[in-house]
Amino acid sequence: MAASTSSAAELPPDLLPLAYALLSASESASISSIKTLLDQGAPAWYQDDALGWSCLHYGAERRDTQILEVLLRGGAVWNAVDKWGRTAGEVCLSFGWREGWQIIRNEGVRSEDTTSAGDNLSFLKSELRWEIGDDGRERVLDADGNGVMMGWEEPLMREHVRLMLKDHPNAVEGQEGVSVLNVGYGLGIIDKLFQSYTTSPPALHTIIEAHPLVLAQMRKMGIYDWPGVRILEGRWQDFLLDGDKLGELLTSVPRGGFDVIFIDTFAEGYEDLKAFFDILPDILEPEHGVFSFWNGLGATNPTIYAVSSHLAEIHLDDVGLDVEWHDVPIPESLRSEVWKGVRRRYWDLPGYKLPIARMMLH
Ligand SMILES: C[S@@+](CC[C@H](N)C(=O)[O-])C[C@H]1O[C@@H](n2cnc3c(N)ncnc32)[C@H](O)[C@@H]1O
Repeated sequence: MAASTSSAAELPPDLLPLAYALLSASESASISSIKTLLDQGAPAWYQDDALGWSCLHYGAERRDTQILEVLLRGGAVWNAVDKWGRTAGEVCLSFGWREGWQIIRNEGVRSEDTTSAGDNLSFLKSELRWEIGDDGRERVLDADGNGVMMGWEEPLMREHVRLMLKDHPNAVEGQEGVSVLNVGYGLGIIDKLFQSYTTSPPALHTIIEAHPLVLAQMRKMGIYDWPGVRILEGRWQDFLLDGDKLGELLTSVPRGGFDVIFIDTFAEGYEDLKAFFDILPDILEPEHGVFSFWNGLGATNPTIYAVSSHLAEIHLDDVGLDVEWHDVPIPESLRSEVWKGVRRRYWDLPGYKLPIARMMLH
């Protein structure tokens, strides 16, 4: 989701002096000099070679809202990251300058510039390997060595299950049990937690999983034989965006919708998550239904994570769901030890924002 750094190689040589003049003006000159350079066509997206800083990073150090606004209007990139992965938003936060941070975050929300996390169809054809990481936990990696699912997330999955089920009337002891829809099996961490929920296991537990190697693993582990479990082999889009298949699926679900829905896929971006939000009113039981999702997009950077979470809240509101956020701290030991042998760290924040959403009451 972070914009990649843009450097001299991409800039026509005749623009280089203007680019450097804008960086320097953003650091110390007047607003009118900045405006003049922008009017002359200075490229506001440019990042210097030394730090990877853009004019917005330099402007953020000035703690002047007008400078940020002028730069953003002139084409500065809100989510450009420097050599340490920081946006101008983190520069604002480093001074405790919340107003500046909000200007940058709002620009992110306005532009909805949340690029796709990857190509889902090619991931679904790729090799996978299951292994035990240096932290002693199980993990699944894709062909490029990226973590598809990692055991360190177990405490977070546990918290998702606890918060989704704790107030649900059908999850209380002696009741029939909830109907669950989980999208994405991975290591089956959340599915095992649903099954072992203390007061009552799900009455109906539907899992949608698309990767053939994950499905083969599920067969081997006997997941198909769990009581009340139904496994739908394919992409969630195949089952939930096709009116006929959706109608057929819902006929077997009591109360016209699932009591609990969770989604955590891989190599999908914000647009996919939003498409999933759009179908929630058709598949979530309206009175007590609870929805949650793995809130992992943009989690390598605090400003981008805040933008992505805020967008999710706005879009859930658009489809009639209220979201509560639960802040879950992630211990430093979990964040630092688990990444050996993994190509790209997908998590770099001290806390997780856990969403719990319900239909708004009429
Ligand atoms: C991060 S893992 C899920 C981890 C799981 N929450 C757990 O607790 O272990 C993502 C899973 O989603 C599956 N997946 C990816 N794209 C999908 C799609 N479009 N539809 C269904 N499953 C998908 C992947 O094959 C993978 O098994």
